[in-house]
Amino acid sequence: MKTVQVGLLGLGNIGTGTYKTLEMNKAQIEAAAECKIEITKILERDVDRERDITVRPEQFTQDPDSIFKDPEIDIVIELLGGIEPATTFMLSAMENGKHVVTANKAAVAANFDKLMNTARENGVEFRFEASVGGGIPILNAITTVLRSNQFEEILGILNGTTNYILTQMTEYGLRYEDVLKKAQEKGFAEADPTADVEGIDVANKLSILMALAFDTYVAPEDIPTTGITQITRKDITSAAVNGCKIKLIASAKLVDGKLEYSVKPTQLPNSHPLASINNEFNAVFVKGNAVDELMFYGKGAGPLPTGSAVMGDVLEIAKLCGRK
Ligand SMILES: NC(=O)C1=CN([C@@H]2O[C@H](COP(=O)(O)OP(=O)(O)OC[C@H]3O[C@@H](n4cnc5c(N)ncnc54)[C@H](OP(=O)(O)O)[C@@H]3O)[C@@H](O)[C@H]2O)C=CC1
Ligand SMILES: N[C@@H](CC=O)C(=O)O
Repeated sequence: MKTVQVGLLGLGNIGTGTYKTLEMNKAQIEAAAECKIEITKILERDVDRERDITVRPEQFTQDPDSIFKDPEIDIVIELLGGIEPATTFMLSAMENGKHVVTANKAAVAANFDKLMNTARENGVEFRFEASVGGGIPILNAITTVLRSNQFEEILGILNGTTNYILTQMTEYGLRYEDVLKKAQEKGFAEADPTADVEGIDVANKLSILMALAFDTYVAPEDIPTTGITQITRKDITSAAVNGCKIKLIASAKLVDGKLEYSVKPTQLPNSHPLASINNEFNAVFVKGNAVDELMFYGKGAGPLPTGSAVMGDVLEIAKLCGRK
């Protein structure tokens, strides 16, 4: 059986969750991919951090080119976070004939066309399922089995950190600052949580969803965006008195043929399906002109749910590599 070799950029929260997913389910993943899959090189600054996975010292490198220029490596997984150097690294990997998998919504949303075109020009796969909705296979669904639809609306809770914060403030009356700290400890939040709480992370995800579902690229900074930093316990209590919950909602809708979109905290009646989505769970409502209404639900953040999506992309590409 062929061995597909993988280079991993970043062994933080999600890098470790991805590595662990492969360790936990290796036999099953390799049987499905019909090849062996080995993470042979890892770009990471901190090689001594306690990680609860088995990594050999010789797997670590500080030189990204030793991954991009290694003829044995088929797939590069980018899990560094941030727009740069992540984008440059992904482009370099593609230009060196490597397939690329990432969870990095900031980089994908900022450079969508460039990354897609470079992958096409170099005949490599570029997959980013984990960039939207963590473990929820929403991108796969809208680009494969739902592709026969014209999409009319996408509405969702797309950020685990802010949904966790709002849930804990609503259900237990906890303080914003304390809950944000817990979300960071649990590995839900971005390295700089400003992107989460200001709604920027959701705007990145909505930008990716719109590019794929509506074939319309809107830069994240052009999406009207409000985060949750101004939401107080008083706002939450007032909403509760009116039988409502406050949720950070991403919305994209075709109105008279024109795409309208926004990210903002929204009061939803308790009976609304999205009002019952709690903690780090995400949910995406999709309406297509043939399929009608669909709901996708699952963990939108955290090392293993996200690792599941990353490894799913790797598995699909490895299947193709294994056949060559
Ligand atoms: N957290 C989550 O639930 C989810 C995260 N994502 C995305 O996954 C990606 C990774 O996130 P996460 O794992 O939480 O982030 P972390 O900050 O935990 O991990 C990134 C790792 O990469 C290392 N790193 C960064 N830049 C370099 C570099 N130039 N050279 C070598 N090592 C580097 C960091 O080292 P150091 O610590 O020294 O900077 C760190 O160990 C992000 O794009 C994020 O948006 C997607 C879905 C869910
Ligand atoms: N920080 C993000 C991680 C997943 O995309 C979130 O909280 O949803």
